[in-house]
Amino acid sequence: MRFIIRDTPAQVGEYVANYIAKRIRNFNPTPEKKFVLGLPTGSSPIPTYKHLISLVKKGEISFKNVITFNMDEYVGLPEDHPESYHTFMFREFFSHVDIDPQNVHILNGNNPDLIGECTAYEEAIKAAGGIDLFLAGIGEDGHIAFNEPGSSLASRTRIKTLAYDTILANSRFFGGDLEKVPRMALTVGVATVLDAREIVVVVSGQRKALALSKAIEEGVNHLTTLSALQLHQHSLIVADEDATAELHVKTVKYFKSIEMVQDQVERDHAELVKRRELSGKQTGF
Ligand SMILES: N[C@@H]1[C@@H](O)[C@H](O)[C@@H](COP(=O)(O)O)O[C@@H]1O
Repeated sequence: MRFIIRDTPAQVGEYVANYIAKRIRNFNPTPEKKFVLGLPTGSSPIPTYKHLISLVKKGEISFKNVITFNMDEYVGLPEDHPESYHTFMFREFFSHVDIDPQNVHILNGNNPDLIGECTAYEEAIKAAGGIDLFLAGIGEDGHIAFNEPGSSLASRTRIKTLAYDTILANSRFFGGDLEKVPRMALTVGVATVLDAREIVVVVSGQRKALALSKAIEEGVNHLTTLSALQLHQHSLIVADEDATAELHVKTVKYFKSIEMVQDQVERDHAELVKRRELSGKQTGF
């Protein structure tokens, strides 16, 4: 697991957006071979979306050949409700980039056959060739998508009852009225996320600090489903300083030192490539 720390949520967003942009560019997606991106909602990924939008506007990346799958959606909330994840995604991201709406997938929490909806979602991910990069946020209780504490780490897309803590946390989007927060959601499972070829998680704010420390410093545990990331070969967490409040100083220093060494290695490599190119030019090769 890689862990990167930035001072502010805006810097986290910039780092993650540049990271995703680089992945999409290197993949070089075409209409025949599209890049498959998993996406979250919530306040944490908004700075990432903002920066991605600015990269698209500057012409630095395009979402024309990108397929997306969102992590979750409330059950029973009308699709055009201001707090539905459909509305959120189009308001915060999709309407501002060049993605083909046909390539957007979001679970339908109003399908009369919710189980069928979940099975079809897993099938659609498979048919798209699997997810290349799953971007995620986390809940205060350490959940990933809506995989609340106690979710099976082998879970797949399904109906989930929300934990009281999550209803409480998300009531801020419903005018603070607990009664208005849906009690159920459709969510990709922990195993659905782990199947992605790469996972990137954005974490910001002190209210996520305890969950982050449990996920990074303790063992894999179904009570903090984010900790399942420890089982993935290619995962990255990017957090702001506030979110590191509960981590050991030693942990923070350790991961900062890794980033420092990595930067040094990359600089040395770039220098070497430049010198080789130069000497190739001088010798005519
Ligand atoms: N299902 C979503 C999660 O996918 C998201 O990570 C979490 C955190 O939201 P925020 O970033 O607003 O704290 O909210 C909801 O519970």
